[in-house]
Amino acid sequence: MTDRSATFNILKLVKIVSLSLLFVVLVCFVAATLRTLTFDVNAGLQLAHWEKTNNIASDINQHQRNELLENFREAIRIPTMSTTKTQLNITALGEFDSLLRKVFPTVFSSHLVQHEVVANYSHLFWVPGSDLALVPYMLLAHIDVVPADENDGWEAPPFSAKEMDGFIYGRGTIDNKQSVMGILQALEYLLIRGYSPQRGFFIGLGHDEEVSGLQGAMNIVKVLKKKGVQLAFILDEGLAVLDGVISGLQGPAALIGISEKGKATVKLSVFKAPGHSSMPPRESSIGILAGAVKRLEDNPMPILFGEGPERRTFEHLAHRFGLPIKFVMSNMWLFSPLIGRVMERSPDTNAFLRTTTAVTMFNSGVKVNVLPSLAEAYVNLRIHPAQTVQEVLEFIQSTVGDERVKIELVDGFDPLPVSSYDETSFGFQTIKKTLLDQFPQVTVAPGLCIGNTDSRHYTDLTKDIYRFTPTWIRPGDTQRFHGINERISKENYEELVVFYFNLIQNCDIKELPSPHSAGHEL
Ligand SMILES: CCCCCCCC/C=C\CCCCCCCC(=O)N[C@@H](CC(N)=O)C(=O)O
Ligand SMILES: [Zn+2]
Ligand SMILES: [Zn+2]
Repeated sequence: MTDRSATFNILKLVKIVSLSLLFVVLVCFVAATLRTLTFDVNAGLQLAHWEKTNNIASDINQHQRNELLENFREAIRIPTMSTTKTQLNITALGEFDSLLRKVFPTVFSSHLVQHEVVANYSHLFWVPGSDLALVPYMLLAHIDVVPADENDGWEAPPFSAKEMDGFIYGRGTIDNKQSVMGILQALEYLLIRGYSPQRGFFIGLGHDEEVSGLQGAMNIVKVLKKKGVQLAFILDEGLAVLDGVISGLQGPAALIGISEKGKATVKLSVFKAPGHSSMPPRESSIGILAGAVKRLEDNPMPILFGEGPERRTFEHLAHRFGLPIKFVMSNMWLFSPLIGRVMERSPDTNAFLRTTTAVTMFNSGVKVNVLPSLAEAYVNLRIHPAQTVQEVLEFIQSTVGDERVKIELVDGFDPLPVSSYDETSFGFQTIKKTLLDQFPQVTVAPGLCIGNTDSRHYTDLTKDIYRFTPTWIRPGDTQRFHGINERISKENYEELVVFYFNLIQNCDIKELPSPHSAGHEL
């Protein structure tokens, strides 16, 4: 995928809009009799004066700047790779535990913080608040990373944390050690500066998120459930600040994930009697399976753009586009099929439109002169919020359309519920306020998280789960997630520390200001 394909190609959209003009004008006349067309669907969500909560300033001196960066680089150098559910680098996980205790001595010794190791390598912190009437919240991040091979084309070894041109390179720099270290570094500085929270909060650091969080996140949830904990909201990894990624948009957009896609892993298999390769049948098990896989790739799942939370993203961003895009985005009920056609052309925007189908494993054969008995393929599908695992399975069944191909669901779950994001949503608005104080140039919008996170295990503890880190993603950066040359700028890592430092303090507010009183825009 090129930088160019990673951007939402606005020129193509303009071209299509022009070509469709006659059609659109006609449709508009008819439709306007039934629905209202608008020029600016979401020109301003206003909230009133925010009670002052940031009593401790987030200034960082040169010594701290060096210190926080060195702590982060040490974290990147530890290869905490998860390869499969049973292949974790437990030596590295042990080292990571020691690192946390070494670089965050105040967090581990403060009488304000309770700490517990869960499932050997995950961490749960509890910082009780002074006001017991305030419902606690929780910050999540994960310690493990996906594997990385230097020979894939890394410009710096993936566990070197090498600094180049103001960036730290390494596996985990944006997924997700920036949050692990950023959250604890912020807490360390808050405690050193005498902070004690009014609203209690938990911090959960999973050690096996990249292989589904069955040990870490699931056991942390068990511990919390035993204690009868309910949470005001959760903030986990997920979406980011997109700068220049959505072309045509004026300024950067911070997308806060209010839901995440579901997942299904489906195994396709074909069995045929083995035999001598000198007398092959007309169709082999491999050939039959390859045909099935090809049909799946040739027939993607339907475009569902506009039927899930991604619709809200564009409605929130509409006022930051120029005409005619602003008009198109403000009237999604009319234009979503058109936008969908444009967005499906690039893999990263396609992911927001539909259930995606990825063939990730294909195995068969043991010897060149033996007809293989078994051919197997694994298909990994990420389910759009308007579909279910069951519907996806039925679609696969009918697309494959060959009874010789056995179709089995290996594992799967439906898309996650949509969290609140209106003017009364405590979690969403507090995250938004913290972001806008720090990055006033950013437009904040709800979004759909296209990958899965540990937070999906926490749905019994809260109805409001947000997936976001203030990591700046610029054109070309989306491929760095699980790819080569994963990196973060030194400045951005420092911004993350400041963000969590301020967020924790902002959460001390008892309740949101009334949305109807005048003043400060959120
Ligand atoms: C409006 C469209 C613009 C397109 C821009 C794309 C923005 C991409 C920004 C962030 C990338 C998303 C990364 C999400 C976190 C994924 C976490 C993850 O890797 N999870 C694994 C493991 C698991 N828990 O299942 C996964 O396989 O999903
Ligand atoms: Zn992650
Ligand atoms: Zn990941």
